[in-house]
Amino acid sequence: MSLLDLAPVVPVVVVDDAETAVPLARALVTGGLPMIEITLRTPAALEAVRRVAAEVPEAVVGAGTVRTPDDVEAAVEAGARFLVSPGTTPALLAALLGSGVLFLPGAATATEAMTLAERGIKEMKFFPAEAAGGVAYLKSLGGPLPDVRFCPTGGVTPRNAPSYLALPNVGCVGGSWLTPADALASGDFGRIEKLAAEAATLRP
Ligand SMILES: O=C(O)C(=O)C[C@H](O)[C@H](O)COP(=O)(O)O
Repeated sequence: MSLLDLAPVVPVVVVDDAETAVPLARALVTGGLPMIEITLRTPAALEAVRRVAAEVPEAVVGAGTVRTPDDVEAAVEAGARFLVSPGTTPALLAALLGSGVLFLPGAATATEAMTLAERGIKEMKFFPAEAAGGVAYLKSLGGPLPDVRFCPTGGVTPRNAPSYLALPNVGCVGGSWLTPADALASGDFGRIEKLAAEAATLRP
């Protein structure tokens, strides 16, 4: 299975209250986006992963902001089916390779992408997508590295997502716009479902 081909958009979520995780994941799935990346940025994150893994089998739940081997171990133990990192260190890469689950390691330069490709990894997260150079930059990487595919994340919006998705070296994009903090705080899962439904049609 390729993580890049599961859905056009990977919702990147910051969960402050683990109670919201299950209805949130259901809203995303109902809207048409099966993947959910729960960032390990809050104390509630691992419990959120655990609940979605246990209660929403139709979702493909993963952990984001994975930075250390300890993060890898904790996320897999909680039930994460994939792991996403903002960048890649040798220690983190070793842990990801040993994790037994799918992963998208972060890369932002030709050297970083080539270093991962040397290890047989041809699918990665491009972060921070807009700040690092956006669509033009990724298009340029596609010349010398046509066999490497990316999930650009960071500054991706419904407006610029179609330009990324039109590139041959982009499989999907990631973004936090599907789960606005105020919608989560107020329990407005209908709004999240609608945002997911709009995003699900983004692939040209
Ligand atoms: O948490 C991580 O692992 C990251 O690498 C950062 C996230 O991918 C971005 O924060 C999402 O970017 P926005 O859609 O611009 O909010």
